[in-house]
Amino acid sequence: MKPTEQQKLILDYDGNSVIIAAPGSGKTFVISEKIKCHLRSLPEHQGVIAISYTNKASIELKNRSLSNGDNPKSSFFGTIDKFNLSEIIIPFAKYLFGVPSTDVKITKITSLSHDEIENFNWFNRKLTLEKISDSNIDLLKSYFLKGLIFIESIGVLANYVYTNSVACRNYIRARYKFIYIDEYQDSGFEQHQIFQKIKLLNIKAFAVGDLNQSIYAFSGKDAKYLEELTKDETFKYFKLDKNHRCHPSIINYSNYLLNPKTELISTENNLIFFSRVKGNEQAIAQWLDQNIKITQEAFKIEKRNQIAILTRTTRTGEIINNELKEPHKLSVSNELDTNLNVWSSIFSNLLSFGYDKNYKFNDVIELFTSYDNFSNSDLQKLKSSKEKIVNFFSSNTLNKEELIIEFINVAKIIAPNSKGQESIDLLKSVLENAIELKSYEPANENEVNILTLHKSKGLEYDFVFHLDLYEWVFPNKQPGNNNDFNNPIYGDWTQDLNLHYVGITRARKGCWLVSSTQRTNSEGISKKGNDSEFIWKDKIEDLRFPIT
Ligand SMILES: Nc1ncnc2c1ncn2[C@@H]1O[C@H](COP(=O)(O)OP(=O)(O)OP(=O)(O)O)[C@@H](O)[C@H]1O
Repeated sequence: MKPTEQQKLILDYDGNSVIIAAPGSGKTFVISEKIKCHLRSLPEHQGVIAISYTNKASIELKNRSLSNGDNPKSSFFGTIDKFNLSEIIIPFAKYLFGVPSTDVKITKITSLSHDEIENFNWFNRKLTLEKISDSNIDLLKSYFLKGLIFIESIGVLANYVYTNSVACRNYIRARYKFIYIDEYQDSGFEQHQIFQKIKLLNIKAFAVGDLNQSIYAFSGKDAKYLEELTKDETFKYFKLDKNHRCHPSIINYSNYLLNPKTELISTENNLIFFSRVKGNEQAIAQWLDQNIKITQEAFKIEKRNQIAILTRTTRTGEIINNELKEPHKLSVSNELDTNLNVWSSIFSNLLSFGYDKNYKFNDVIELFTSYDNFSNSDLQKLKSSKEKIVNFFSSNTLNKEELIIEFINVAKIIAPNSKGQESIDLLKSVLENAIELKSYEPANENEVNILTLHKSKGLEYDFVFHLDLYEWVFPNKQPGNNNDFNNPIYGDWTQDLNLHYVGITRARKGCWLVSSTQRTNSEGISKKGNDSEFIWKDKIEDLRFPIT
């Protein structure tokens, strides 16, 4: 692929950069090209820090950055939580706090007893270090010494350790020369702080994101940090605004949604459709059964897994999954994937390796440690485990007991000090849940994907069916004071609009927006379904294909 002029400017610039990238503008392409270039300039003992939003996105970025057979050298590819834990807290907190009495476990503040939770009333995710008292730090320290780190406090703890440990900063300075953070619009306060502090070590810093794709405000993330960087004179500000993915009418529609004054590109066809299906979600499934085939032919879509059905709620995904006759695959998240204990992460990656041919065993291992760290006997054991795991997944019935034993064997070699019963229990629970388990398999070529809008971030499909476009649901709103339906209160209009934008811009060739005359609410009660405000916003219907 030849870089465009805009992409070339970024590739040629060598200083701190902030890159605001529209959907489909090739940001993953640009970051991976830059990383390739940096890796070639570094000696073996140095590397880049490349932080992505999910493990899956990290593996994708790593694979693309090493696609020419490049050596990762001493680089870090992973999520911010993993970076904070493995590069800052675990190796250096013990020098400030003392050595934990037992193996460290990652848990939630909310899992503590009611009385203990009371001690965390001071805690919120936007606390600056300066505002945290010594006694609050002592509280975190006391739990650390008992072997507990709280997910909610990983950012603040990492910030504290980084700021107070000279050894930690020296280590980061000696090992890393570049830091990349992708999806910066979904950064939290602590991530923003650490990024800026690392930059002060003369490590070149690159922040990449899209202000309009910020969709995680509900968990304390905020696009304002990315916006701040665009005004920071120590960063050069680049824009990637040419969308290489979507049909011009999809670009027009999505841009108009955010800004009705947007300049429209000329196009012969509007390939955004809207239908209000008569009936409820069951009727939508029947409607999809009729329209998937027609769409596939009309849009010359070679494989059905290039079609996605995106939902706002997991519940709608499950209903469609139960009702749809066309071959399909529902992807859902599970607790094993989101749990931060090292063994959970190992198990989750081993499941991906077992089901998905794109995952290599080495990738799973190297996410946690380098191969050079293993003795010959451990390498032999890993090799034998790999063969056994491959056999488990190629046999007709999955031998779950044997699989658990083998996964534990691998975890014991990779991370002997992180043993966690919680991870083993979560693995067992996934193995008992057919839908969660199937989520590890990529959709085969014949299966339409069903997933939530949140999960679709960073992905692309030929065609998208976008469901759940109901008033009250999306954008979310609640009746005002005293159950006043005439003065409703929106949950977060902008975040919901961004999520709608993310959904539409996953589509290359066309997108069908769908509502229905009935909908089922969270209590399973059937309600009248009115169209979402987004469907008629600023006369946007003029940019749709004219059907009734
Ligand atoms: N210079 C280019 N020439 C042709 N196609 C390109 C170019 N750059 C990117 N593309 C294509 O555009 C699509 C989007 O690229 P990429 O996945 O890197 O985008 P992105 O900016 O990460 O997207 P998003 O933020 O929406 O997830 C891909 O199919 C990619 O191959």
